[in-house]
Amino acid sequence: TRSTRPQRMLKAVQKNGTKGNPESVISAIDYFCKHSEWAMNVGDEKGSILDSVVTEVNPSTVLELGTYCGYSTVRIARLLSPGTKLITLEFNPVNAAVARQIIAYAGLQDKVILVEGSSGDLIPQMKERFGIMTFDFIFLDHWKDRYLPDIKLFEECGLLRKGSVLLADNVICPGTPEYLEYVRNSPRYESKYYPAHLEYTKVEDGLEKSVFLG
Ligand SMILES: O=c1[nH]cnc2c(O)c(F)c(-c3ccc(F)cc3)c(-c3ccc(F)cc3)c12
Ligand SMILES: [Mg+2]
Repeated sequence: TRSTRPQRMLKAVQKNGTKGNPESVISAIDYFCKHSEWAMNVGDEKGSILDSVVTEVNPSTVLELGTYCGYSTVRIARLLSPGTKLITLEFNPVNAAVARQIIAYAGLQDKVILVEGSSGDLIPQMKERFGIMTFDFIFLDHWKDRYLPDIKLFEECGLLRKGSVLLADNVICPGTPEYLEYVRNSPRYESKYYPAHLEYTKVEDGLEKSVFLG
């Protein structure tokens, strides 16, 4: 059967990237998306904002919802302190298989735990399966209709602590209006919008950073 876009992206990383060099993997994916095929990685512009928030938080416990090809996984993992691991959840097994290879090509496999399944099923299992008390940093980049139910799940499961930072992609395009309304109007969050553009385009998009106040 015909290859998928993530599988073609992996080939481009193996051809144009340097094994063990995360920056070269990030650049190879951005080049592929700009010159070969658009793909829904967070991209370089929003990726730089992601980098700055991760660096500012310097998290010990990290969760990513939506691995896709592992682009943002590599961006985050390359910035983590030694010994810190990030957990990333991916629903699509074909994409998960590509992401594992891209993360390994970057040399970051020891900093990443990739779990296949749906966020709704896996979030309640975080404490028992991975010994997590609370998350310092969460990146939401899976499916717009899951942002609100999943943030409520984090609250119900006691996975947030005073100061936990949630960063959400695509809050303008395709848009997550119910999630935005919730985090911007809830007294339990301090929210801030970072304007940017849809990856590799001139279309308006942005990231919403929300700090849990306890
Ligand atoms: O679903 C997503 N998850 C995570 N990040 C995404 C992302 O960063 C995107 F840019 C898009 C996007 C936006 C505009 C567009 F035209 C195509 C795709 C999507 C997305 C939105 C609707 C779909 F039907 C399929 C994919 C996602
Ligand atoms: Mg996205």
